[in-house]
Amino acid sequence: MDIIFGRNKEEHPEPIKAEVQGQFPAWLQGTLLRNGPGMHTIGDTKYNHWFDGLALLHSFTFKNGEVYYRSKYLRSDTYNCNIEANRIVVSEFGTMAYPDPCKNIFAKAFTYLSHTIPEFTDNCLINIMKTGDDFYVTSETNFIRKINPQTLETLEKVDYSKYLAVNLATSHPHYDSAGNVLNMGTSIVEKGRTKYVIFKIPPSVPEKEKKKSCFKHLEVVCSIPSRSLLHPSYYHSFGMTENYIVFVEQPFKLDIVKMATAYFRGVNWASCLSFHKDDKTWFHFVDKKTKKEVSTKFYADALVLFHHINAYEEDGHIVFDIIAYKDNSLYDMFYLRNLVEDFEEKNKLSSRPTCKRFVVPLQYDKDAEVGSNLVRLPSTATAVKEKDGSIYCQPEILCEGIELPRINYDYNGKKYKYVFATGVQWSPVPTKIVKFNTQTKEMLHWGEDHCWPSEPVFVPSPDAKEEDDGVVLTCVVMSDPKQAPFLLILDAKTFKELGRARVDIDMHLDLHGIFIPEKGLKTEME
Ligand SMILES: CC1=C(/C=C/C(C)=C/C=C/C(C)=C/C=O)C(C)(C)CCC1
Ligand SMILES: [Fe+2]
Repeated sequence: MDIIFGRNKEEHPEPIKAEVQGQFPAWLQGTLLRNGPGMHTIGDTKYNHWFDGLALLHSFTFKNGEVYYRSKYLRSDTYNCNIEANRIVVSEFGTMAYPDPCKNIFAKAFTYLSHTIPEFTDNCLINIMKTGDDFYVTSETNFIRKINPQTLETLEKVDYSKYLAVNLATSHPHYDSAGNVLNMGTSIVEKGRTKYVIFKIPPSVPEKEKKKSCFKHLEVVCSIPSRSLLHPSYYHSFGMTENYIVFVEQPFKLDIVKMATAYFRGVNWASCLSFHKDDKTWFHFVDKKTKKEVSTKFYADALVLFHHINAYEEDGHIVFDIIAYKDNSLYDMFYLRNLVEDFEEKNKLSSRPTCKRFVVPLQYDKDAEVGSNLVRLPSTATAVKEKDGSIYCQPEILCEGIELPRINYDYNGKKYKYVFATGVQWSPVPTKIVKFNTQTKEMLHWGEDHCWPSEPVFVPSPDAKEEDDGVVLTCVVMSDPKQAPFLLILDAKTFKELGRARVDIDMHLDLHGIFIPEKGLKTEME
């Protein structure tokens, strides 16, 4: 298994023509850009966790039925410092490192409770974000890096904390119909003021200010104080309906005192996260127009969530779908020591990913009796009025065993049917990709022996009328090293294979990606 998880991958910065089998639709012109960890050993040092690996970007470019592949390591400051020192000198999620004393750009970044937290990493290995015509790679710290989506070269480093009070920001932003980016971050640095900040980045800057960065025009939509000043919630994504931001304050929390002392104690950031199983999960809904939070207190039982799927409004309710767990065992499974031979047998999740639908009544009869269910939609989800006026929500279970969910993003914030996701059972590694109909609960699968597919990306066809008119792209790495990895294209309606493009290289397993239609790519001349 070391082959897939732990072994360093080579970069292939020059385009490699893939061997195409089957038919790629003529309208599919553009680039699938993906991100994930590719290097876990530097000199004699090795990262502990799969999420620590140095970011390796890769892309598949579709042009007139042909497919070209390339890959390149992100030249982050983290990458450069590590490579120069020939050892790990910058801390990541699961590995605390001690910097090179002579050359240290990762010296202390901020102090809290009179202790020091070293500057966070800019190894942005999780996702890709679009602002206007520009593309950035993202992680969960205050840094993002601009990249050239064609050559995969690394460009400027952006520090969110220069523009707003956040030390962490999600790697899963949303986009509204005007092209604004909406994202959330946490401010842990101001003593006594731990808060979550929702912010908006415009796609372009006013004409007279050309060349100035869109980050200078960033706007705070709303700040939500953390329920606990020393234990803000950890979150990997959030939801967005037409009018509201949906934020789940889960009892999987960061411990700020532990973070402030981690460096001296020689422990990693991951050990500063803990699941408080007896706490509640609080829901927050922020009206994007008024920038105010809905004042009713909505809560649910303790859960752990990484990915929101979609959220929408219906008849005075907010409906939102997430993939939830009963505990935080998922992050523990990705320690490289657990991803060894036979890990599928030995390293089982103690809680299966469950697709849950919460239905939250925003408008309800204020005179309703205590104990009554306020949900007026046909769903088994409930929202029960409590004595103190708060509302206790229990979900409808839509299905089990799916992760890395994607939708047709034209339906984000709207009532929708389809989730495209990877199929996972008790192991963290996907063996299938699935199409799930949230209304009929039907599920279609694609899977083959030795195949480990990645997060499926839906691309709508140019004349799409229905939600699933288009294709699904996924990158398949092989657990059998004798077989070459490939890009798979499925008809999104039938889930039947249209074709595959094989690239005979050692490809890395990745995390997330986006499809950039050809018209969205600036030409080299611009
Ligand atoms: C470096 C760093 C962090 C990194 C978190 C990462 C890298 C999370 C990756 C999550 C993924 C890949 C989830 C997939 O579902 C924290 C804990 C935010 C806090 C402090 C510094
Ligand atoms: Fe994610």
